[in-house]
Amino acid sequence: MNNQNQLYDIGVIGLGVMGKNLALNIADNQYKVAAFDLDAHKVQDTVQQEERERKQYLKQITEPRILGCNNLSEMLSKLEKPRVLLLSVPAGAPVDGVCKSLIEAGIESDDIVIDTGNSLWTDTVEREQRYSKDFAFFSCAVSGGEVGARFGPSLMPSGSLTAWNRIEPIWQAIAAKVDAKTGLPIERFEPGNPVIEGEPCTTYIGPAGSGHYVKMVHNGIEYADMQLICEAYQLLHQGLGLTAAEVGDVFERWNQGSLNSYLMEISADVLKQADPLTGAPLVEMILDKAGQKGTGLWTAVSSLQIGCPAPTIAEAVYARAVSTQKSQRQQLNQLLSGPSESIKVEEQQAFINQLENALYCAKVSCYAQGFQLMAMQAKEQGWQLDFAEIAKIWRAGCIIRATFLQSITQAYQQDSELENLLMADTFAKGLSDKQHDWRIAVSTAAMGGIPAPCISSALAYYDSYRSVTLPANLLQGQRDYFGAHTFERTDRPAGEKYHLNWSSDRCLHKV
Ligand SMILES: NC(=O)C1=CN([C@@H]2O[C@H](COP(=O)(O)OP(=O)(O)OC[C@H]3O[C@@H](n4cnc5c(N)ncnc54)[C@H](OP(=O)(O)O)[C@@H]3O)[C@@H](O)[C@H]2O)C=CC1
Ligand SMILES: O=C(CO)[C@H](O)[C@H](O)COP(=O)(O)O
Repeated sequence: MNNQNQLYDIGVIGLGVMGKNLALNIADNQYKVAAFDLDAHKVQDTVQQEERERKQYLKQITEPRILGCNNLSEMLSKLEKPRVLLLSVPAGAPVDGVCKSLIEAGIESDDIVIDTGNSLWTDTVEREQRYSKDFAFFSCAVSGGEVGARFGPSLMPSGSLTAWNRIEPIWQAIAAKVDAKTGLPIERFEPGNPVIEGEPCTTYIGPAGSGHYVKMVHNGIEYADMQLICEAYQLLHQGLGLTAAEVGDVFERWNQGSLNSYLMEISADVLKQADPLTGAPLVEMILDKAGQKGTGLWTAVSSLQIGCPAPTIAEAVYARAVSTQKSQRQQLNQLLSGPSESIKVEEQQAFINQLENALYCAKVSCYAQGFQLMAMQAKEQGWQLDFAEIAKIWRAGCIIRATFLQSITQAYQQDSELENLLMADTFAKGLSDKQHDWRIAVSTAAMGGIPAPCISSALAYYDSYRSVTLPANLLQGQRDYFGAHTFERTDRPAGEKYHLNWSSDRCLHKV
């Protein structure tokens, strides 16, 4: 029988895809959960799922581990003080809506409210200030989707250290785990039997906003990584004429090597799935218009704002945008010509191998962009981000988990001040060895008229950073010509500005 006076360890507000699964994960780790959603059906559904799983997998436990609450006042009355509340509601206004309702319901100043949604990092910074008199606003970005939330996500907490110390044991328990020796995920997808061994994929990221910034960049990398795989699919399918299932086989093989990742694994699975309605490959029945909720866009905007190149992430956002303009693409298909025949390759298998190397290089390039962006923002904000730890907590649980995150971890362990991942020996050598294949992939795509914006922009990033001289000298000349914007000279100290009187005597002046 349920004990009416029992106090619960944590309240979960918002029982959608993520909230419900986080609640079940927390309950599996021996913490008692009080749960609430505006939609009473979702509360009921969560409580019923806990009951089903408990009866099936945990016969010795008779008491419900999740209490469904009818409102926030009831939830507050059922929680151990100081209270810990986890929000899993859509980013933006709903977060403030719940905070306001919690204040009305009587939340206290030493209670902790943790926003686990994909909030904009600057909103998080503001919220910590705004609610400081009412409660401790903490944030913890989560990655891993539905399954990750249920059986072990990657967690990126940031904000007050006092709050972190209070919740750390729960976070370590529910996070995904990695084998410390191999760096590989330890996975078990069994209700009632969570993974308790291994290194937890959570670490304190830094002051308010930093965790959401890191998650935002994680998602930017996710966008780029997904688009890279999609470009490889189009090259193999439309270019080489492989069927969807054959491309799935190629991806399965790639997933055994240096491209091993969750995204590669699920892409192979998607490509091999038949449509239950028609029997055709499902992927060919899915409309080619990509959705987005904003985190990739925020990453691209942030990179532009702070002047840190992340072209592959930006291209991935544009690729989603152009995909949505289907009718314009259909019209232009009738107007614009391209190559008369698609990809021409001497030997199919050789091209598949070259494309594998190209994808590896492009992937390293886009991770380099993401890590460089975090480093520049950290400098601007005065955050001490530990990139070895960030790479470590992305090795399992999150959507971009991949074996090569172990190499990124090691690169930052060897040099925590690494300015750019491309400077790490392992990546510099790998890319130098494979860059020729990357160029073949890009030129083959261009000659075949198949768009490969991310594979190409990643190569442009690589080539830009290995260029001692860029044509910015001419650009400075242009700026000085039309706007007297001045330029520095190669033979004079840095910072000395010059202007040429382009429209009159063409004399040079030191400004
Ligand atoms: N889905 C994913 O893979 C991931 C999502 N996220 C982020 O996690 C957050 C939650 O995502 P997700 O679970 O997918 O979203 P869902 O829309 O599935 O769930 C959100 C839930 O919050 C409820 N809700 C909204 N406002 C309130 C409120 N004021 N009080 C109580 N409940 C409320 C909604 O109820 P109702 O439907 O009735 O409005 C809904 O049940 C988002 O910020 C998302 O970006 C992060 C990582 C991965
Ligand atoms: O945060 C996530 C994974 O890490 C979410 O799945 C996110 O919603 C994905 O972004 P989008 O919907 O824009 O593709």
